[in-house]
Amino acid sequence: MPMPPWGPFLGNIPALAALNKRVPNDARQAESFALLSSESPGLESCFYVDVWPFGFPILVITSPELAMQTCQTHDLGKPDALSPFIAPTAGGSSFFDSNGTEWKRSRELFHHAFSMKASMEHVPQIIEEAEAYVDILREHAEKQDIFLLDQATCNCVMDIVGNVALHSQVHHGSSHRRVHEGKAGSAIKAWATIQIRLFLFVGHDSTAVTIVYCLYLLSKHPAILDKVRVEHDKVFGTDLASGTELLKQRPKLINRLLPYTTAVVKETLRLYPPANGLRQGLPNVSLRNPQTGQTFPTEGFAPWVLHSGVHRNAHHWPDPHSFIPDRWLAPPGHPLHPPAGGWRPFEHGPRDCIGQNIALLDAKTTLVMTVREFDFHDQYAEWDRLHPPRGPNTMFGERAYLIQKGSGHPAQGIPCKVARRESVGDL
Ligand code: HEM
Repeated sequence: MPMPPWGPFLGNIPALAALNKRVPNDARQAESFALLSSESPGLESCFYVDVWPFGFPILVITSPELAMQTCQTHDLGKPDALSPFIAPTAGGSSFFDSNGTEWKRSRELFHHAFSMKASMEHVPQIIEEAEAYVDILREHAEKQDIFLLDQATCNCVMDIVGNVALHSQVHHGSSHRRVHEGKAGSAIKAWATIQIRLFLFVGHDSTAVTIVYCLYLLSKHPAILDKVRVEHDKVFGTDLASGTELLKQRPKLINRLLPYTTAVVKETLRLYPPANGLRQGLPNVSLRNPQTGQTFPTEGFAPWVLHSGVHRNAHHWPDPHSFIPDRWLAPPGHPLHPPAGGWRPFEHGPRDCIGQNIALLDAKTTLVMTVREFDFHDQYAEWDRLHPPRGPNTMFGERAYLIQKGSGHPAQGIPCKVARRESVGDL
């Protein structure tokens, strides 16, 4: 069984405690497991973790093949251990943590509200909210102050995802008007409220964090930023105000004509995936490494598909820690072409993310409306001068490593300054 060093009394606890000393003390557990997998021969595809009594036994998965088997080949549900994390915020059992017919019924009910066609209807709303975000950035540019990019972005995306959630409730409500009356009606309302809270809980953070990391990574890679700006100028013209009008009139441009921007968002989600995939193992289900033929029983373990681990696996991705959007434009057969099943920020299979269309539309629209007007400059150096670190403060060589706060968030929220570009003029 592949696992970190193990002892009969404390299981893997001492080995993991030693690992945690080598990473920032607030780093997300998923990131330290991804690091462990990347530097430990024998643990590069998967490994078992036993931290009883502090947690349930897990099978950590870091290879595309085993991830595909876990979420796409086998019919594994969500583990009971998930509920205590989700239910208190959602206000009860939601379709994120339920299984069987209860989950299936909910998924079918919301399916249409999150289709690409329905998601496109939200673009005017997304543009409106992005305009409010731009106003906030302009105020910071005016004041030249240091602010937390994560917090500023999360506040705006809360509105967008909140509106999407309410809209999906309207769809649901109108097709079930009759059952909304009487006792059954109030039960349905209570159920719908839980699902809406769930959308807000799982949707708004991860979408905001994706936008934040896109802006951050672009600020660190000026040549890539230039290419994004050129693409936006080509599609929307160089006048920002009329570009926004064009976007309002032809929202489909977001999906049709921005291949490089799409590549940037995908590459950002590869390096900084805000979520992971968690399943419950079953007695008759084992995973199999296709290269070695070795099998891994899942009974008694929760298979945890570690997105950072799969996305940064050097056996499948060339130069895995570098930001290279061009991977997403490389044709099959090219060394940079992404490996099958290697990119899974939204997971795949029946339990994949129902909100992924909205999330991608939101991220791309926000980039179109911000990257040509603003230059972002992170202020980590100043932050570290004021708060000298007591231990390691980078992961994979990166200061804005992921910490756990609901979904993954950037360390210290990315202290940042923003400036309006001189070429933009007064808008
Ligand atoms: C960049 C943004 C997002 C990321 C990275 C993300 C990621 C994920 C992942 C990885 C899962 C599967 C979890 C698992 O397999 O255990 C998931 C499920 C889910 N997501 Fe998202 N998500 C995002 C945005 C959203 C949005 C905007 C919404 C709703 C408005 C949403 C609603 C959901 C729901 C309801 C599920 C459960 C689906 C089911 O079990 O059938 N997500 N998400």
